[in-house]
Amino acid sequence: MAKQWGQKAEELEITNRISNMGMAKKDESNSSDSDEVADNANRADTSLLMKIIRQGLVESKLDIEIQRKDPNSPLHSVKSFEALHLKPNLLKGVYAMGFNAPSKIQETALPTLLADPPQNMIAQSQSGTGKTAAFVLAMLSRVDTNKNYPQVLCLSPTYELAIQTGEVAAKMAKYCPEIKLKYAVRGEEVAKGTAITDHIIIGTPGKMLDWGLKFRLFDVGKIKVFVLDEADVMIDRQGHQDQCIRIHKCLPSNCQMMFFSATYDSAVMDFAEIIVPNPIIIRLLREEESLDNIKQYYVKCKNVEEKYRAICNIYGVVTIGQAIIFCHTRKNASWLSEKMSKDGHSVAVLSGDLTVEQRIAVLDRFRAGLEKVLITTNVLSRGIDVEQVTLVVNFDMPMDMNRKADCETYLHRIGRTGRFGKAGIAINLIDSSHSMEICKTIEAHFGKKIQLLDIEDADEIEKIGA
Ligand SMILES: Nc1ncnc2c1ncn2[C@@H]1O[C@H](COP(=O)(O)OP(=O)(O)OP(=O)(O)O)[C@@H](O)[C@H]1O
Repeated sequence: MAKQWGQKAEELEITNRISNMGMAKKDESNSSDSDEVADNANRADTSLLMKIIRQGLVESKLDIEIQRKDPNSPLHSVKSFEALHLKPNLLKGVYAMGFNAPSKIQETALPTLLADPPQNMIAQSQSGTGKTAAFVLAMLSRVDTNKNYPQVLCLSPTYELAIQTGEVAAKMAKYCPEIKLKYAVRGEEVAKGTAITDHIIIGTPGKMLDWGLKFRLFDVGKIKVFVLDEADVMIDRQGHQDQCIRIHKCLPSNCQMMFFSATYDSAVMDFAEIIVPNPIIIRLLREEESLDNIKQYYVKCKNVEEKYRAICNIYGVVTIGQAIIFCHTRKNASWLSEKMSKDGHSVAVLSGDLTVEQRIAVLDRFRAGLEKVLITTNVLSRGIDVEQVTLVVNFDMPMDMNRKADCETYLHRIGRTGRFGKAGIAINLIDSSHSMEICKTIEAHFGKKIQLLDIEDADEIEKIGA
């Protein structure tokens, strides 16, 4: 099995090098006119942003789907942390963090993660449902503190996410000072020739490769738990697949693999199933966004100036809680915000050129109602809830890399306005036959009418707010 995987990995590595070369070229060519490039969300950044602004656990009443590869493995769930038979000081740490009972993903995943013999797992559960706490608890439980060498590796896609995970581990291990933890991230140095004696290493793939394979500061062959956080980004071909493969190849065949992520696209899931032998796959079903409570309109505009006028007209007539306006590029977002600000509207802008801290600050102000309008791009299309938003405007229709209708992004953008039984309004500004085509495709895709709105007719506009 290991050999088979090794060969597969090598083949993939070569293919990836080639395709990455292609990618690099594409990126370079984009950089000259980056203003015109779609401003899309970076999944690792979005995840960090949500982690930081989230107040606590997202409780989910949704069902969990479990797929067992190993028919002999007993799979049960627990309703209390006691039932997991953790080391007493670890249990104390869990309670000290304010966790009274396991979350849904924890109650299902932990018995398997802690079972003997160890079981491999690929788990998917929405952001904020307690995945990090689940795998950190498993990592800490597996350490043998009588052995002074690394036994657990945990890889995250970015420096910030690795630090976040490390902080959870440090808190949970508060009463287990004998467990030693090390960060393999930029800025951390270990003198060449020194053997690392810490039990757990949490870090980013590049540094982990350097330490484990290049400088041999620890023996990858002695690792017994290998965790991939944000696994979809980690093993995506455009993510860190090459580096993860190289580390993964050196792991012993009995190493327990734990892959955790909020999403897996199907190609990534197929790949995960190749590299994780006999995994138990757990998926917490997602809460569906829906268009049921949303009135959808389109407005015909001749050009960008008319689009702008349409927004001002709607804004002048309808009493709106708060609005989010989506643009395709950063350039459009900043053009629109300057124009609206000049005309006396209080607007906020959130696009991909802001740091995570700046994005949090913008969102906090918007949540507090300090600005009524938030102009943004696809960096915000997923996952971030602002309850008071009643109007979503597509200044530019969502499209994919081939300039075709991106129905999924449309749903993510507007599917959050009409939640909890509240009514929402979505307005699509159409200024070309291409954007009209996108609008029609979206209408057909969801089977929900998008009505024409005459922006010059104040009575009609007034009706939409009613
Ligand atoms: N059993 C629990 N009881 C109470 N709070 C919990 C529990 N498990 C986790 N939490 C808290 O819930 C929040 C989300 O947990 P966690 O970060 O583990 O979720 P996640 O699924 O890993 O999210 P992400 O996908 O963003 O990484 C954190 O603030 C965490 O401290």
